[in-house]
Amino acid sequence: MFDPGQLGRYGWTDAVSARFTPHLTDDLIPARVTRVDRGECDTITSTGPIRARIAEHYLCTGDWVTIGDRGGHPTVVDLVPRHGTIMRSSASARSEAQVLAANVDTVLVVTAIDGDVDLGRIERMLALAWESGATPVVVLTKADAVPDPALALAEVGAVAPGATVLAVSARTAEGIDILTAVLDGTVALIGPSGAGKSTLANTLLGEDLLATNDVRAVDGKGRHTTVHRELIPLPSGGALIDTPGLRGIGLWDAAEGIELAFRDIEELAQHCRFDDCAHVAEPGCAVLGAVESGDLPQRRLDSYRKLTRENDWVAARSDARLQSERTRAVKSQSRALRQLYNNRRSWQSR
Ligand SMILES: Nc1nc2c(ncn2[C@@H]2O[C@H](COP(=O)(O)OP(=O)(O)OP(=O)(O)O)[C@@H](O)[C@H]2O)c(=O)[nH]1
Ligand SMILES: [Zn+2]
Repeated sequence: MFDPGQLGRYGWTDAVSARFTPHLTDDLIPARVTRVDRGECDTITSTGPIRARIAEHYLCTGDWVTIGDRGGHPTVVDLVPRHGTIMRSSASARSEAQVLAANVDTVLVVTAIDGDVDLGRIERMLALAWESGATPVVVLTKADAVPDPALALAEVGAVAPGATVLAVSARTAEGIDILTAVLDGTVALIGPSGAGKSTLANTLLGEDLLATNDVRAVDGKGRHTTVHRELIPLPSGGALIDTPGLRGIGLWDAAEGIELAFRDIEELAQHCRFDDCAHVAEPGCAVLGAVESGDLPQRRLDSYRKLTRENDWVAARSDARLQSERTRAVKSQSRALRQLYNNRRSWQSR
């Protein structure tokens, strides 16, 4: 039996162990990438950190890899297939370099509760989060700054079907225990500037680690160098990923993420008279019917259309390689959702 040792604090689970099995031989050790530089990466192994050469893979923080001795140098040998990948939107850049974080289990969609809560932005971030294959949790921060968070919680809950929505305060610690309880595995935060992401991360980490997210390490020449860590253990278990560019990501090809984020509209669409209904002016359109009856806010339909249009534009320009990076997890989630609709449809037509 492999003893995960220090890896236990960096997201090692039975499921990860199972994914490693086909890649492990006696001369290879399992590791998790904590930071990638050109040609080399920092990893954590069961016995501690190892700096390894990257021979042929395009790696990112969060990747699970095996390391072997190649010509006297620790070298990444295998990349374990990813689950939960957050990617950068870009039409033209090399797609291999677009994965921002790998093997993410929970995406915290962070928004400040004081001031205007931008529902459209939350919907967009939720589509991205669902697309990653991870489980989104919407976190409304600065709960101490409003008299009653219940109103905003209800409003945001209505645009986040299938996701947990919580109000928290880093200042009073309100809601932090509940958030900690729902966190699972490897956690990433996304949200606009000023939303309170760093403050929340430090609260979850239990110390001001992010501001001083640098550790002293001895390099090969015996000198101390500063290492910026991007994967940090959480005291409650699991680990936090904080890589550059992750926090303010834009929309990439997220067709399935949009489906999951707008499952209420997708479900209504099952009842449209025409299978290819565009929900614009078609007779018997259940989506427009729901807007008319007040069940579906016009704003949400507009937001859905806008994201779908934008996504079609991005998708048309992203290449096949990026498509293949899209995780199986999200595909099976949206397949399950479609299956559910189909079942309902057949029950209803009975
Ligand atoms: N009242 C209150 N203020 C908070 C809370 N959390 C964060 N803030 C304040 O909100 C501001 C922004 O917080 P940050 O944590 O820096 O926000 P961020 O999302 O990391 O911002 P960027 O680094 O620009 O992406 C700071 O002035 C914090 O002090 C909270 O729970 N209550
Ligand atoms: Zn329709």
